[in-house]
Formats: sequence, structure tokens, C-alpha cells
Amino acid sequence: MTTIKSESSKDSSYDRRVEVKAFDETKLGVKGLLDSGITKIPRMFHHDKDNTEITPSNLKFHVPIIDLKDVNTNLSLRVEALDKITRACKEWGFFQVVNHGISVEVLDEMLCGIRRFHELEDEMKKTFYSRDRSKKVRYFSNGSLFRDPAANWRDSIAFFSSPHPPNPEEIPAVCRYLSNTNFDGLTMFELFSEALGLPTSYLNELDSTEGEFHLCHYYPPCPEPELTMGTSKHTDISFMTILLQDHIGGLEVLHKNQWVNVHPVHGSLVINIGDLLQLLTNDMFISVYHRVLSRDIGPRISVASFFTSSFPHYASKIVGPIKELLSEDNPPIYRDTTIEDVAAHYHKKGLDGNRSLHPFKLCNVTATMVVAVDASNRGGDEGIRDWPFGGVAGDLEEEFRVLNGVKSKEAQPWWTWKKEEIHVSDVCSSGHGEVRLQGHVFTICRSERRKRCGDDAGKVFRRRLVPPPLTLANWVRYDSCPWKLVLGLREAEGDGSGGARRRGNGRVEEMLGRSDKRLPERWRCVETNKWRREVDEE
Ligand SMILES: O=C(O)CCC(=O)C(=O)O
Ligand SMILES: [Fe+2]
Repeated sequence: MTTIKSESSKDSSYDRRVEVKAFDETKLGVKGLLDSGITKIPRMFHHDKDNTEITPSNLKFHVPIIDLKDVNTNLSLRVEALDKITRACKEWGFFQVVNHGISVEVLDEMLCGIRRFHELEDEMKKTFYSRDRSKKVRYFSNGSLFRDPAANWRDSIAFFSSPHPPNPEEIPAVCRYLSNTNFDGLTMFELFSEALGLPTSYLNELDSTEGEFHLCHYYPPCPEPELTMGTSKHTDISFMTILLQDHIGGLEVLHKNQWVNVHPVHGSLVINIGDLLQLLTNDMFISVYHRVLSRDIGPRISVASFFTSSFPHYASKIVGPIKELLSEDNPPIYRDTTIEDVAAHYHKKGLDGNRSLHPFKLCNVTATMVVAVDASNRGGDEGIRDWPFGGVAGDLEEEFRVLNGVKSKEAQPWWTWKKEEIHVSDVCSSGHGEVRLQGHVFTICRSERRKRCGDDAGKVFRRRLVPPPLTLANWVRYDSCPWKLVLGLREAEGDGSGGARRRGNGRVEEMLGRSDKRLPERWRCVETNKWRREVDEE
């Protein structure tokens, strides 16, 4: 078996896949690494600096804490709680609840059970190790280990608990207790329904909300916490997540573009809105990014209960914006889809920090990016081999040439082309002009800066491929690479709904407005659904 290097290896022979595979084959997770006595963390756990950056916790903001005492028996307390829940779901997507009906002793015992499991003898624990998502009980380290740009300092054990729980004997004896303790999703969904102005039972009657799945995390203390993450930035795919965390801390939620600490409150539960509820509520309730910092203390234990179901009967159910919430002023933002499709996209992309609802948006906020890469200054095909996306997109190449008034024969062999989907609002909302793609950060250089980027490769590009009127092309510089890239945006087709289309165009124009360019008409009407399918199938 390959040994996992604990030194950060900077050599070019480093093969991440080999390291990840060797780690996975130990079946002992991050705790196993720590038990082996390492003092430096393996390179596969190293995150980009901007992921791990700790901003001083913003004291201005506090995640709302909502008291649920007597909400089922006292109307004025219910109204008060509902008002707070509505605001929290719309503004934070996260809140904590106290007096929720589960005793502190029960919660503490859940946390102890998870700790006992992760601290079982190696041989016993290994028998539960699996990456097979269909298993009702399994232990693993990093759900999308082979796909994520960097691994997290965390191990987990997962259980399905509803609608088809495992037989008790399938659950490790040390934490069997957990299987009998389901969080009260019904009450929360009732409160959410009322907060949305819907009949109390509305969300519970959508049987798609019925499934419950526990992910129980163990975050060992980390010898180099500044290099890695406990859980990287993500949103949850669920309708709702109920989270129990211990006293160690480290959970942060992104609020008004700042990371805010979710302070542990003994006996409380953290509630957060997941992507599927954001979709159902047509963005009235928001599913927000959160992350867990890695610490040199611990272990930290948490139990995340996701209300959603991947069982075929539920997974194939259609989900879409709730019709009762829609109006002329609030047209649907998402198309109808299935839980299965949303889940497939979520799992395919892994914990890459990108939002998982983008492909399901109706309005034209998803754009296809055409990237032209000039590898000429690298000599030979060296550059193309290293190109992070690989491959050539022939039809786009032709399209791009047409747009640029370049005849096919003028194309140079050192140009390679690739399409990627990006979300226009990511570009709009990013004050720093950065686009994040597959873990790489691209800096947008607007036209003024283009001159400053000028070197030989840039000149070739301008002469051959950017005659006017390709004014909307944004220059992009891949930070640590000498290649020059050009980014062009084409809107994805909506469903034809006027409101959606207006909103989409507004966003693109807003972005283009930043460099005083207008979107050429032909870029609005190109048929991109075909590309969308290709991108999805890749
Ligand atoms: O461990 C935590 O506090 C958060 C875990 C989490 O966000 C998740 O499992 O989705
Ligand atoms: Fe989460």
C-alpha cells in the first residue's frame, strides 16, 4: 500500500489521486492519520489560502436564537416565534432554537455515542467503512473525497432514519441510541409553512420532505489547522437541516458577505434552510453558505440531520416553486425538477463552494463561458497538456470565430478552447472581479487593464481574435499561469417567461455595464440548451 506522506510535497511528481486513494484504503480516516503520530498534514488536505482565511468573527452580527417554548399551546408565543423565524429564514437561512422539546441529556448522549463510535478500535470501525451511498449505515471520511479540490479534516458516520430506517442491529452498538432519536422536523415544517403564509400542514403534506438522514461528524484536533478546513464552504441540499453541535465551536455562516460564528449554546439546535426549500419558496427562504473551521483542539462532534430523501419513491418526485407563492410580481425563478436531479448535480460537483441550484434556474442567469487559451508562450504543447479543463470544444470554437470575425483558417494551432458554465451573479456580486471555477480563481481584467496585461501572447490575441465589436469579452488572467484567457458570456435560455428573461438580461447587462459594454443582440438569442445538456453530461 502507498504510504501517505505527512510532509507537504512540492515536487512535480505529486499525484493527488494516489495520495487520496492510499488514504481511503486505510479505512481509518483522519483520526487514523492523527493516531499514526503525524505532526504535518498531508498535502491532499491543503486548501487554497482564501478558503482557510479566518476573518475576525464579526461581533456586529449574531445568529438569531429563537425560543420555541409553548409555541404549540400559546398563540401569542407562536406568533412571536413565527415572526422571528420568518425574518431568520429570509435574512440568515440559519438560526438556533432553544426549548425545542429534546432534553439536554438526550442530546449529550447522542454526541457521546458518536464519539464512542469514532474512537472504537480500528478493526471494528473499519467494518463500517464504505463509499456506497445506498447503504443505510456507513462510516467514511469526506463524502466526495475523490472530487473535492481539497479534503477536509473530518470523518463521518451516516444513517438513514426515515422513511426506512436500518434494522437496529445494523447500527454500531455504541451509538444505536441515535437511531431512536429523530429530531422534530414536523413542528419545524409546520412553523415554516405558517411563516410562508401557507396552511400549517402544507410542507409536511409534500411527502418529498419526509426523509431524514443523519450525518454525524468527528473533527479530530488538527496539527496544522491554518492549512485545512473542518468542512469547506457549502450549502446543504436538504429542505431543512437540524444540527446538533458540541461545545468546541468552529461553525460559521456567511451573512452579508462576512463569516459569522454560530456560537455553541448547550442544549440548543441549529436549524438551517437547505437548497430544496430555497427552490420551493422561490428564494423567499435562503440556503446559505456555511463552513467549519479546523481547530487544534477537539475532537469536535456534530450531528447534522438532513430532511430530504434519496429513496427512489421520493427522489423522483417533482419539486418546483410552490404555486401558491407565485404571482406576476414573483414569477418562478426555478424550473420544476426532481430531488434526484438536484442531488445528482450536488454530488457531481462535490464541496467545491459553488451553488448547487444554478442549473435549475429558469431565468437567464446561467451563462456559458467560452474560454480561449493562448498557450503559444509556453512552446510546444506543454501548455495545452497542463490546461486545467482539458479538451477542445469544436462547435464553440467555430461560434467564437464567427463572433470575432475570424475565419477558421486563421485560427492558430496553439489556441485551445473550452466551455464552462458560470453563474453571472457570481461575477456581478464579486467586488474583486474574481470568478471561481473548479477550484481555480480567475481575476477579471477589464478592458483598461487589458493593456497592462499586454505581452506577446496578448498581442497575438488582439490582432487575430479581438477585432471590434467583441466588446463584451472580459479578459481573465489565471493567476499562477502565463496563459491569457478570454471570457465571453452567453446567456442560457429561460422558459420564455418575460419576467425571468428581463431579470436575466438585467443581470448580464449589469455586469457588462461595469465595463460600459452592451450585450450584442445575437448573444441573447443563441440556442444554448444543447450546450447545457453537453455540460451536464460531461
Ligand atoms: O459540523 C457542523 O457543524 C456542520 C456540518 C455541515 O454543515 C454538514 O454536514 O452539512
Ligand atoms: Fe452543511
